[in-house]
Amino acid sequence: MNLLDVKIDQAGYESGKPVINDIKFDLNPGEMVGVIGPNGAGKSTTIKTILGLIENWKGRVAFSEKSRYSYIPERPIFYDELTFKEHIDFIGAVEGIEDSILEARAAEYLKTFQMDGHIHEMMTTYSKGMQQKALLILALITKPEVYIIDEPFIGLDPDAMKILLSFLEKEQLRGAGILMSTHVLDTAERVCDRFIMIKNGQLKADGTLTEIRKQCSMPKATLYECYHSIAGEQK
Ligand SMILES: Nc1ncnc2c1ncn2[C@@H]1O[C@H](COP(=O)(O)OP(=O)(O)OP(=O)(O)O)[C@@H](O)[C@H]1O
Repeated sequence: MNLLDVKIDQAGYESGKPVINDIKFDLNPGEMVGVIGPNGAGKSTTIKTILGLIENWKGRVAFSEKSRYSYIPERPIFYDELTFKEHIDFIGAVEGIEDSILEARAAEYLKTFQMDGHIHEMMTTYSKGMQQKALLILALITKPEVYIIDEPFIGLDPDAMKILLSFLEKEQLRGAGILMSTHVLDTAERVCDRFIMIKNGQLKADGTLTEIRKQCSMPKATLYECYHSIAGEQK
């Protein structure tokens, strides 16, 4: 059973002016799928359509029954008037997580991400990377079946990135699926099981690195080289 089935015929910001067309893919338990493509290609629009944030669209987006998702946006969104601890408690209440479980989960993530000394501070006072870490912790705490992450690596220091990848790997082993858009292709090549390459609002290639290499006729290429071969094409 797929965690998520996506078949977007078209989607855009104004009626009759689609910016993405014919984007089809699925996400299975335990998989990490990377959404890659140049600036303005339609990655965020694809994610927003999946999340139901786009009004003008046609197609079908189906999460499996009972699957819950966490979305981590590219630009952190949070409540200006709440401390990080209050955000954690709020998420725990909304998700109905028992206090002791919430505390145990939070403690592990806070310690590992070295955020335990900052939980009583307002998130508005955090640096960009700290805000990103805080949002990731809030998502991890809920243990969803699906993670949808828009560019997780920008802003994270190398240690935080390593920590995030190891937590995501644990989540995959638990059966969670991860859909992640990123420009950090060397990391994506290392950690993603499959890729969706979007250019000019269309799916230009998809599959494992081996399958993408075949689609580019570059049998030994890196993901970066395949990306350039596809992104550089005129059409
Ligand atoms: N809020 C918006 N209103 C109108 N057009 C938009 C809006 N957001 C994006 N677009 C347009 O939709 C197209 C796809 O943009 P999108 O943000 O999906 O690209 P992206 O692949 O996520 O790019 P990036 O790598 O720069 O984040 C672009 O032409 C962009 O100008």
